[in-house]
Amino acid sequence: MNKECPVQKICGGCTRLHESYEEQLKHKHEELSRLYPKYHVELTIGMKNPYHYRHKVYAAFGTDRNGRLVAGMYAEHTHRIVSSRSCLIQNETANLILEGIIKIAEEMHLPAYEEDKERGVLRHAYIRVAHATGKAMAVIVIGSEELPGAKKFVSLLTQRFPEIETVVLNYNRKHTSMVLGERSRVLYGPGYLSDELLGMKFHISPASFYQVNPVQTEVLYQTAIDLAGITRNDSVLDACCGIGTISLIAAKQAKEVIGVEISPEAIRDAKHNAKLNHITNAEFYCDDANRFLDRLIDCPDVVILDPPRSGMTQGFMQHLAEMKPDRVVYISCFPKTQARDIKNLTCRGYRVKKIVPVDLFPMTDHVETVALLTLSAT
Ligand SMILES: C[S@@+](CC[C@H](N)C(=O)[O-])C[C@H]1O[C@@H](n2cnc3c(N)ncnc32)[C@H](O)[C@@H]1O
Repeated sequence: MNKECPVQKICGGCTRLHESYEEQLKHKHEELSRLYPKYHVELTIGMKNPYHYRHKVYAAFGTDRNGRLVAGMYAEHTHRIVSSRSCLIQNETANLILEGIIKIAEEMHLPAYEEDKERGVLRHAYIRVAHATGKAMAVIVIGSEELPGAKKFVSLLTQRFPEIETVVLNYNRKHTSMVLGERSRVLYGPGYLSDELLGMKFHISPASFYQVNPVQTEVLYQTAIDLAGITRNDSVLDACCGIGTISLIAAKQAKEVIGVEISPEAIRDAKHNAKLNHITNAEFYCDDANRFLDRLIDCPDVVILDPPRSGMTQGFMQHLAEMKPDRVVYISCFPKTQARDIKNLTCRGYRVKKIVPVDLFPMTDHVETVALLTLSAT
C-alpha cells in the first residue's frame, strides 16, 4: 500500500502514486518496450525505498488569502502555490529547512515578491541536500535589490539548521519562469555544496546540474560505465558532462577523458572536481556539445551522451556516426528524443546492444534510460 499525499491531485507531480511501486516499475518497462519494439528492454532498476529521494527542492513564495507568506510548488498549470511541507518524494531535511525559511521570513516580516507589481522581496527558495553528508545548500532568490536583514536571516537559519553548509543569495528581477537569475552573492560558507558519488567527491555550485536522486544516480552511472566497458586503452568523450561526474568516474579506468558542457558554472565545477579527486587524465571544455565534434582531432573510442530532454541535434548524431566511435552510451531522461537519436545511429550502421531503464523518479511517469550502441556485431 502506498503512502498518501494530501496535495497529490493539486500538485500533479506524482502521477503514479496510485500504483504499487512494482506496478510503476513494470509500467515504465512496458512503455519503453513499446517505444523500442525491435529491441529487448531490461527490467527497470528500482529503489529499495522510493520515498523522499529528491535531494533538490524548489519552492516559490506567495501570499495566501489571509495575507500570510506561503512557499511551495505551483499547482498544476496555475500560479497557485501549494505547500510542499508533506511532499512524499522530497528529502525530509530539505522540507524542514524550507519550513524554517518561511518561519524566519515571517518573523522578519519579509514579503513575497510580486512579479506583476515588481514589489516585495522573496521569490524562490532552493535547497539541495548532500547524499553523503546530509549537509545542505540554501539558495534564496529575491526580486528586490537586496535581502533586508540578510545577516540576521543567515544567522537564524544556520543556528536552527546547523547542517546548512552554505547560503547563497540570488538576484532575479526578470519576468521569467526561470528560478535562478544570473547574479549571486555568497552569504555564508563556500558557495557550493560538497557531495560524494561512487567514492568520488564533487562540489556543486547553485547553477550547475546535478541529478536529484543521488541513490539511483550511483546505479545509473555504474550501469553506464559498465555498459561502456572502458579500459585503460580507451579515450572517452562525455558530451553534456555537467560538473564532470561521469567523466571523472570514467577517467579512473580510461586512458583519457574529454568532457564538454554548455554551462560555464558547471565546467568550472568540473575542473575543480578533477583536482579534488586528483584526476589528471580528464579535460573539460565549455562549448555546445552539438558543435564540439568539429574540434576533435581523433575519434574517441567511447562516447557518452547525457543531454537535456531535447536530446542531441540530428547534425550531431550524423557527425557522430560518421566519426565511428566503437561504443556509444546514451543516457536520457526523455525516452522519445533518445529513441529518435538512437534511430539516427542505427540507420548508419550502429547496433543497439542493451537498453536499461533506471528509476530515478519513483511515483512519477519519468525514468532514466541507458542504451549501449556499438559498431561491432559481437
Ligand atoms: C541531463 S544533464 C547531465 C549532466 C551530467 N552528465 C550529470 O549526470 O550530472 C544535461 C547537461 O547538459 C548540459 N547542456 C544542455 N545543452 C547543452 C549543449 N548544447 N551542449 C553541451 N551541454 C549542454 C546542461 O547544462 C546539463 O548540465
